[in-house]
Amino acid sequence: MSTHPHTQADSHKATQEAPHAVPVHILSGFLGSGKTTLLTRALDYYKLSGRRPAVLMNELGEVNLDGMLLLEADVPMTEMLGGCICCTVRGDLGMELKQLIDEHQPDVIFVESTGAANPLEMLDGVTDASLLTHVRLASVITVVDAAQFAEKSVSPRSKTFRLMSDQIRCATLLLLNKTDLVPPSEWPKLEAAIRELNAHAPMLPTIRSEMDFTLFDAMDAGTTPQVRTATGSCSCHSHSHGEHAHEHGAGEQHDPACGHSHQGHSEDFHHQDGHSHEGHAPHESHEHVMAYTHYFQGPIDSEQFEALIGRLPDDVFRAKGILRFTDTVSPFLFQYAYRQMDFIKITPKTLVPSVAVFIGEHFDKSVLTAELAALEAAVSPQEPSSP
Ligand SMILES: Nc1nc2c(ncn2[C@@H]2O[C@H](COP(=O)(O)OP(=O)(O)OP(=O)(O)O)[C@@H](O)[C@H]2O)c(=O)[nH]1
Repeated sequence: MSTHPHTQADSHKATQEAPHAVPVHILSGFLGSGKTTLLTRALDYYKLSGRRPAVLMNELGEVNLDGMLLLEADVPMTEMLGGCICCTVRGDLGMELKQLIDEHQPDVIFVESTGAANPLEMLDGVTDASLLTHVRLASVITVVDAAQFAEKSVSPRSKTFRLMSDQIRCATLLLLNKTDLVPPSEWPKLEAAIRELNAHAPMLPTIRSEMDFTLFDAMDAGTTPQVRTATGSCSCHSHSHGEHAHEHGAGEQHDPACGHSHQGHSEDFHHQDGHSHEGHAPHESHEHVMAYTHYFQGPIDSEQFEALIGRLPDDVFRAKGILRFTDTVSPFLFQYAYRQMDFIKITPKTLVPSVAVFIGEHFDKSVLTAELAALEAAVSPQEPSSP
């Protein structure tokens, strides 16, 4: 994998940019694809080199579970909860970014959207923010869950696949994540399907969002590095000429289907809204996604909880939470994404609630609420709870 030196045009562009524009990376990708995993690694990379990253997190649920844990990483963070950044809370994005910059003077900002967000609207949000303060869109990184994408691409008309497609189209860098869950023989087919949606953005096959983080330095400097894909082909397909140097600013790489005007796009990120919204109905893409947040009154039985999760219907894609069990001492971070369940023991430094968020498509909240209530009721009051 190699990065290319700046072209003349890029150096010229760089000199014209506002000197203190803070690079903003938008992390996009469907629910549970690996955005927070990427964010955690990226924050470590910046912190190790003595730079100050900041985070703006958006969650569909009423509680920011990822944020609670990130806070412990000592990174300035602001959160927008209870709605999707790309519609209900979009108007606040500019103010939130401005506040982050005024209060913390970060060197870089990561905006992690909900997995249901349409990146186009976030691009607009960052552009609006550039009117309030000096921010510069450095990248839109879309994390694709390889296994989920393979499964969903079978029904290309489904709302979920359309949303995934929008997220892929808008990317300036693509991570084909969770490749450990898909046999390498299937990667080229997946890559080809993704290329149909976005022919230009470099694509990296990853496991747990592990990548060459020096690529962020190039993106912060306003260039997009050339990278090689797992199959060895040049990732910028429209210019697949082996070692031929070709670079694009973040804006230039957007697919026309992303709904943006391409002319002078990287400038648009700094100074004006050059987006074209014709024929675009962003909210349609994810209005089918809903979230239910459940606060537990006390510890629950771990085996019964696992069994409940095992019974979740297919239309609940994603769940996460902080749970306390009757048979364990420490609380656990619970993750569920596409039928994969994970429990990680945690030692929170601050008081955290016992809570779980369930995200999916038109699922029956009442059935889930009743099941969770039954789980809580099953724990007799006499049973000793964990300290
Ligand atoms: N097997 C496997 N699991 C992964 C990989 N990357 C992330 N995960 C797991 O997938 C789950 C979801 O990862 P997150 O990073 O929280 O995903 P996210 O995109 O931030 O999720 P939302 O914010 O809910 O949209 C976690 O349990 C991760 O440990 C991977 O490459 N392979």
